[in-house]
Amino acid sequence: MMKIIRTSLVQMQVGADRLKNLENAAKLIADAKKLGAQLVALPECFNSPYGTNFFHEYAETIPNGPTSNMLSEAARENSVYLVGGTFPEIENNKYYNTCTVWNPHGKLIAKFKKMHLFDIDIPGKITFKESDILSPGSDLVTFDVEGVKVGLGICYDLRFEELAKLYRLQGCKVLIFPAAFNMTTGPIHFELLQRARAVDNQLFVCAISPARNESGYIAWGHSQITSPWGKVMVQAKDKEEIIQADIDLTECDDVRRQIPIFYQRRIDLYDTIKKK
Ligand SMILES: NC(=O)CCC(=O)C(=O)O
Repeated sequence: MMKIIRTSLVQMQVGADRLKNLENAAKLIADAKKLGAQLVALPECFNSPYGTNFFHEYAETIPNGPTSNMLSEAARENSVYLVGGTFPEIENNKYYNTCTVWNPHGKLIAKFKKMHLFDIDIPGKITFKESDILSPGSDLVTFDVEGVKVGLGICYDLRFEELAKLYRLQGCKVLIFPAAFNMTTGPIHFELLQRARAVDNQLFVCAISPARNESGYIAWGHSQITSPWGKVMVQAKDKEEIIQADIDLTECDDVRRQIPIFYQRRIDLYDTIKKK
C-alpha cells in the first residue's frame, strides 16, 4: 500500500468557453505533474459556469464526449490519478452533476453523481435550486490509489455527516469533494465542514473550488487539504492556484489508534435511545 500520496488541487478559473476551460485544465494538470503530483483533482463544474441555466447546454455523455476525452488523455499523458472535478452529465434523458475519476492509463475507474442536490434559500443572499434541472445520484463511490481507498462527494454533499461516516465504515482514508461554495456560506462553513468531516472520521479531506470569478455565481475559492487531526495542511486564496500536500497515510493509522472512537461508539445504545 502507498504510504504517501502527493496530492494537487487545481483551483482553476472557469469561464463560458468550454474549449478554453478544457485547455486550461489540461495545462494545469501538466503543471501539477511537474510539481510531482500523483493524484490531481479539479473543481465542481470545471467545464462551464455554475448555474441551473447552464446544465443543459454543457451536459455531455460519459465517457464519450470532449470533456471525458480531455480528462482521459490528461491522466494518461501525465501518468496521474485524476479526479476530474464535475461536469453536467446527460444519461437516459436525465441530468446529473457528475464526478469522473481516471487512472494513470487514462481509464475511467469511478463515476459519482452528486447525491444531495444544492437547494437552498437564504433571502437577500442566495437562492439556488439544482433540483430544478438535476436528478440526484444514489450510490456511494470509492476508488483505489495503489491500495488506498478514496471516497467521493460533491460540494453540498460535504454537509451530510452520514455520507462521510459511511465512507469511513467502508475503509476510506481520503475523501475528495469537488466543490463551488458561494460568497455567503463559503466564508463561514467551507473550512469548518471540511475540518468537521476530517476529525469525525479520522481521514484526509480534500475540497477543490473554482477560482473566484466576477459575475454570475461567485465561487468562494479557498480549496483545502485537511488532515485526520482536523488540521488545515494547505489552503488556497481566491485566485487561480495549484495547492499541494503530501498525504501521509500513517497519520490516519496513528490517530485512529491513539483516539479509537470508532471502536468506542455505543452502537448497542443509539437505536434504543432514538426509539425512546
Ligand atoms: N455547489 C454547491 O453544492 C454549493 C454548496 C454550498 O455553497 C453550500 O453552502 O453548501
